Amino acid sequence: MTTKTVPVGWVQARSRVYSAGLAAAPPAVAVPLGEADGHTLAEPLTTLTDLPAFPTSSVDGWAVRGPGPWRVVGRVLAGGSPPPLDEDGTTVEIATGAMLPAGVTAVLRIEESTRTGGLVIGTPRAQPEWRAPGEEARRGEVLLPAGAAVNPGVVGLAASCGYDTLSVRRPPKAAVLVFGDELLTAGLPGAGRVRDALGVPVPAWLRRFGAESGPFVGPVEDTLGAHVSAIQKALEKADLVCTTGGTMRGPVDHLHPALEELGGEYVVNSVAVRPGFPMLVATVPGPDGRPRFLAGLPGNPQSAIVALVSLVAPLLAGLHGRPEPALPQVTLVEAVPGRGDYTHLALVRVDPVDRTAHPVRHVGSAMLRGLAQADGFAVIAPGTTGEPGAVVPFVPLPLLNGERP
Ligand SMILES: Nc1nc2c(c(=O)[nH]1)N[C@H]1C(S)=C(S)[C@@H](COP(=O)(O)OP(=O)(O)OC[C@H]3O[C@@H](n4cnc5c(N)ncnc54)[C@H](O)[C@@H]3O)O[C@H]1N2
Ligand code: MOO
Repeated sequence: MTTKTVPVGWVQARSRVYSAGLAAAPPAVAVPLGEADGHTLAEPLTTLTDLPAFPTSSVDGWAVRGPGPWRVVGRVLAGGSPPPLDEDGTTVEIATGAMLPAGVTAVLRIEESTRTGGLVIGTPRAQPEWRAPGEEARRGEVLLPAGAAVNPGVVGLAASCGYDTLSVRRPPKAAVLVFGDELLTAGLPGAGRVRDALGVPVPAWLRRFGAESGPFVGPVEDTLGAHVSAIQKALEKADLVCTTGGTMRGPVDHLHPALEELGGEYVVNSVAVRPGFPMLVATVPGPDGRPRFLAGLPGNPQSAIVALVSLVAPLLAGLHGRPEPALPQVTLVEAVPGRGDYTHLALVRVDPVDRTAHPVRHVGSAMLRGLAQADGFAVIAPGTTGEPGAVVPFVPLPLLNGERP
């Protein structure tokens, strides 16, 4: 494997890892609708029937034929398949969602009708009070493209179209390894030891990006042998192994030598971005020939999260078989410094109404205070400074509405 470490441009690095992920996306499988949430459509979603499949009343009332008054001859409830209404001057009581009998000329709302004995009078509204077959979609119409993420809305649509199973790609499986003998997993930091601030959150962030991830493993002992066997074991079950720390070439930074020993190939080996430039993505051959991925997240905690949003998010989009993530834009309200030839990812809070970006404080690469209060990162392009009023790309943290403190 090459060990050349010329940093790749941030934009180029993202599209390179996305393409590598897409090329290695797992094959399509059919899964029951109840298991499809979080998967990705492997084929376009086309409706298997007209929607609705038959004419349905949109109100509770009277399905009438011809001019009134109408003689009541029956009742149709939702779920039934009614006989035709053959005679003018007749009506059947009808429920919302019930199939309209053939021959019906209007539906009269119950609250706009008067029934006296077996006769109904009233004036139906001018616009039809039923849903025509194919009004929402025609049989065979493409409703969503291949590559669309399956969410609960999509599952509901697929059910209404008549699907029992969907052809999907499963979510990528991820594993997390934490490196660093200096890390404590409980208690107060001190005497040279710091708390591991990545092992718990990184799997949680990965799940936010749609990957399946179990709890982290580690801290893995700072020896080359321990690194190689931990990576090998993690790769047995994962499409992607994220490691934290050891991306540089310090005395106990074993990631690069471990990759070499495992026959890894760099997709990206360091990125021209601050913070987080030693981030990397490599492929490692999998047992079935489909490549597995390793993402090396730098040890500085904020830098690790920058690597997640910069490289792991597009890699996972590729592995899902989804489109390359497009970045929204924000407007800077304050000056944000550039980082020379490097892209600067600057932590900001974003006003949800006017999309203005407000820099937060405590943003050193070893700090998490700023990150915990931010929505994501404003992107300051190489060779530029973020001037107030500038519209720049924004890399969101995968937060749900209302989650930002
Ligand atoms: N000679 C140079 N040294 C460093 C450079 C450089 O250019 N030349 N770059 C610095 C930058 S930038 C980064 S980022 C780090 C990346 O280092 P590693 O990925 O090798 O990470 P470590 O050395 O293992 O740790 C760095 C730092 O982060 C702390 N750490 C590690 N893991 C965790 C964790 N899970 N939770 C909390 N904190 C963690 C670790 O204690 C160190 O303080 O390299 C710089 N050095
Ligand atoms: O680039 Mo390093 O990530 O500043 O800490």
